[in-house]
Amino acid sequence: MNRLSLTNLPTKPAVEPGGLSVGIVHLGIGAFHRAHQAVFTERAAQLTGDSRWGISGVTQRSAAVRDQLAPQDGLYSVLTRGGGAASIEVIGSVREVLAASEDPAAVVQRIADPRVGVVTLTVTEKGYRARSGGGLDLTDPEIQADLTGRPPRTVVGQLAAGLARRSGAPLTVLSCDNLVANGPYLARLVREYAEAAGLAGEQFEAAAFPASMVDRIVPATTDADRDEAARLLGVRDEAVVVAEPFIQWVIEDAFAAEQPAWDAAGAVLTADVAPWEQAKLRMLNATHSMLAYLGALRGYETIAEAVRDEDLATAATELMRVDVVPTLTPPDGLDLTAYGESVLERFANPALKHRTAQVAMDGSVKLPVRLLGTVQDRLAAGAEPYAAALAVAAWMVYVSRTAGLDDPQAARLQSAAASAGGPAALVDALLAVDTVFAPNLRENKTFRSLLVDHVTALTR
Ligand SMILES: NC(=O)c1ccc[n+]([C@@H]2O[C@H](COP(=O)([O-])OP(=O)(O)OC[C@H]3O[C@@H](n4cnc5c(N)ncnc54)[C@H](O)[C@@H]3O)[C@@H](O)[C@H]2O)c1
Ligand SMILES: O=P(O)(O)OC[C@@H](O)[C@@H](O)[C@H](O)[C@H](O)CO
Repeated sequence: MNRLSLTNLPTKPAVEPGGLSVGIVHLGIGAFHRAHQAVFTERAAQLTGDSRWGISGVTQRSAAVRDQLAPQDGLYSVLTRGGGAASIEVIGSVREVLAASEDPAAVVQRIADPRVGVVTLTVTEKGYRARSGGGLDLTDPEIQADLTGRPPRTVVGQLAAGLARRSGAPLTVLSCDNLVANGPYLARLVREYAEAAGLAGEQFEAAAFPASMVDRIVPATTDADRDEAARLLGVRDEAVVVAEPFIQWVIEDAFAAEQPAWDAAGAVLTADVAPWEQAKLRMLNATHSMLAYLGALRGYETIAEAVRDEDLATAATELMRVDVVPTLTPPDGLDLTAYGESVLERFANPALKHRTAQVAMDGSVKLPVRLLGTVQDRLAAGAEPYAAALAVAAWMVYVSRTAGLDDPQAARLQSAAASAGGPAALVDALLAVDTVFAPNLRENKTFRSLLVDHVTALTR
């Protein structure tokens, strides 16, 4: 079967790929970017006819996505799976793919290109190389290596080096990762890196780092997904991504200069992203993680299977209703009860096959973002965060039972867990991990006692 390319196009993208110039650099061109920001960008170009916002995608570690997209002239498809028949759309906005591991200097050069107005990022929580609680981890070996002056391999190093070499219009740097206040969080990292590297200049002062909340469930693509895309397209697409129908993007309206008309494409521009972001991270992402850990412990392969287990659905509902909702100030127009119900309905989409193991990975950096803020707020209010503690306890048991744990701190976590005999010892060993738990949580007796009760029940 032929491979998708400009000469083997079963359906035309909404934009003319050859007519687009590169105006966006995307760091971390994984599955999510291709099903989210690239789709908004495509729709914005279609609606406005503005051809300045083609995307230069950067693969950070493995060059696999570059190898999938390059023979396809950057074209790929989004396979949308909802309740009815799947639909498929070819996207033409990605105009080049750079592999940072092979040519790091090219990435810096692209960021410095005066025609580039926006850098977007989806590099996972660990890709920021931050200390727990925020700020650059200057002990990180890759950060240290970048600071010696090599062409930078870290995302923060790439941004600082690119900013230092820019002239012309100021740059907007837009994090699209699931982090608390992702814009200011990244701005601080870049500032601290620039200080450590002795980089300065007006481009640093003028750059903007708006916060954003992103939402669309995009599981890792499987071979079965590629086969289905081939059946639907009549050509082979090695870079297809699978997504649910739901798509949402809320962006702080604080750009440094011009930006694509993402608002025309359905993105919400607002002065304050925080209420949207907090609701999403604490409700959707927290219950996602809870279902991943509890689901994996019960042997479920996918989130859809886990949420169909009545006990787990009840636990997720209780987490949102009892622990999370009292900590939130909802954005105007968002009914939190209805939102919680819609989240569980989305998780139950059987066509998505989002693996519990995928959502469970990197727990040490996800827990503080998704669950521990809720725990802190509930304890401060004098309440017992029973359901949130259950999610944390499930992570602890998962850590202790999972061979080959996929986590940036796997070695430390698993050696702590291995030395623990019994539930209380496991809780104490993992609570002591100071890169995950803040001192007040490590010392909180109520939290510890809830964790011991839950771990005891989960390991019975
Ligand atoms: N997939 C989703 O449903 C979804 C939804 C909302 C937000 N997100 C955000 O997008 C991120 C990426 O998700 P995805 O589905 O594209 O995952 P993915 O595995 O397909 O891609 C991850 C990307 O991050 C890069 N990366 C990973 N570790 C890195 C590191 N240590 N340093 C630099 N770069 C690194 C990889 O090179 C890759 O480009 C998530 O972590 C999350 O913050 C994802
Ligand atoms: O992508 P991760 O690994 O950071 O988190 C897994 C999921 O919880 C997450 O991707 C959700 O699917 C997403 O946040 C929905 O918008």
